[in-house]
Amino acid sequence: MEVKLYNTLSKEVEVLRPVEESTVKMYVCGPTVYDYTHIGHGRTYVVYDALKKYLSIRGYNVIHVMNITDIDDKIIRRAQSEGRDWREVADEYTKDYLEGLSKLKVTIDHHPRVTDHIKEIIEFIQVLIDKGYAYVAQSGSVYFEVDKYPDYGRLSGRASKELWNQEPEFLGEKKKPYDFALWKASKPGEPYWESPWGKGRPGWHIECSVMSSRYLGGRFDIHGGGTDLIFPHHENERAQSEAYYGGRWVGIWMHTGLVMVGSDKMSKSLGNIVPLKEAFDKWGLALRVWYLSSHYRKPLVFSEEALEQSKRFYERFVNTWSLLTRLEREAVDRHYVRDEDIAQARKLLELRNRFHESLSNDFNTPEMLAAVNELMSFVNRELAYRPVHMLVSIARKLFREANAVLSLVEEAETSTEEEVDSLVKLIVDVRRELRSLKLYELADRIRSELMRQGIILQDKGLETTWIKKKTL
Ligand SMILES: Nc1ncnc2c1ncn2[C@@H]1O[C@H](COP(=O)(O)OP(=O)(O)OP(=O)(O)O)[C@@H](O)[C@H]1O
Ligand SMILES: [Zn+2]
Repeated sequence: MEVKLYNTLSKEVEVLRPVEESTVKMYVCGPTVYDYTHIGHGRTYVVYDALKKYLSIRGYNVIHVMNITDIDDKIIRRAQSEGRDWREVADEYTKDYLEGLSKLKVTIDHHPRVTDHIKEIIEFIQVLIDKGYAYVAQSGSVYFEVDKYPDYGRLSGRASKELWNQEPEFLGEKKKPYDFALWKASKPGEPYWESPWGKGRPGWHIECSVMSSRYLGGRFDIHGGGTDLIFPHHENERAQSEAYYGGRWVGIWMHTGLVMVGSDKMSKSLGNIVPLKEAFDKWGLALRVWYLSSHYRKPLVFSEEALEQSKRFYERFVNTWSLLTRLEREAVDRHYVRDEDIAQARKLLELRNRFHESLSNDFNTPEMLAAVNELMSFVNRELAYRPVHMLVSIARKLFREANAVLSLVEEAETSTEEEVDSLVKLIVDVRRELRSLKLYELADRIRSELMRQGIILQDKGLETTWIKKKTL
């Protein structure tokens, strides 16, 4: 089953063909650290994290790089308005960003920061000047000359030059209104670095071209970010990088749909954000489920109701996981399996196929979640009462794969529960005896006492299963 992903450049779903067969190199545009991480950012971070984790279980070695923009007009403005040093502002929000990632179980291999790569950025710009793609203006700012790169506009589907205008404040010294800054000459009082063109700082787009290629090479496999970045950011990154390397730079351009509040993008500038910290306190890892509950290319409208629903999925997942851990220890019929169980095994394998097919086909996570939901129903409604070893084993493997992508349970969390499980088993066995002796009152008392401890007993005929209900 080949992994296919939609490429914003070709507007088609394409087979992922990494430059190096078994390694996928992925760069995702990270935050400009001038404010708190919000749940919109979180979606973009989680989608690529889950994709990376899926590619890993498919046997790829994935290198996942996400940058930190720690120098930018927005950071400088914020620092000035608060009378603080810009580095202090950047450090504060970098910390918040990293904490957010760790809460959401997003694992990144490398977080390059712009201010650590000024030398490389200057060298890159110099090559663009030498190759005739960039020019130095009177102020000491350096611009990319868009007309020199004939493929400009293809990524964002902007065929007409009228749609290219950006950075109007530099209009006066640019050859064309749509040329964009690679290096910005500093104004008095602004932070700066020395360069061959005078004191200044890098433009936003150039940093991603330089840092992605430094860590992933001059041709890499996946470049991602939210759809808000297609133009101008990614269009510009592509232009300057292809000009530099003289050929195709990125295999697949991926873009995540935005988290919306009503019909507006959730964004710091619109003041409609839900900070990730707050949301995590309320919904925890259910946020991951919510992020993946709609296709990654579609917008995701913020809704408490949808988050509550994701929370129920999350709780069921955690509880089913712990149930499976117990069933694994109690499994029966190790040497002979009945025909009807073989039929069940086939169904489980079909579910596993659905799981992989949906994720391989443009990372269709809602379809994947539907398959996991069916699996959870099977475990709770069937397997719990008759834990046939072969079925438990197959279900467990599929559950592990699902958890590898969803990251909802830490494997280690469950092992400490073994002792409690054996005690509950003892009580359930005694209760079975009581029921067979028709001592129902006593049996019911045991059931309600256990329920108060969060252990729910469910009877089916004389058989009883239980689940430890965690409210998360
Ligand atoms: N509402 C959103 N939904 C999904 N992804 C988002 C959203 N806002 C930003 N992102 C993504 O998060 C990453 C970091 O964003 P960045 O810091 O550039 O946001 P920003 O544009 O400064 O934020 P804001 O729009 O809130 O001012 C980028 O990949 C961006 O595409
Ligand atoms: Zn970027």
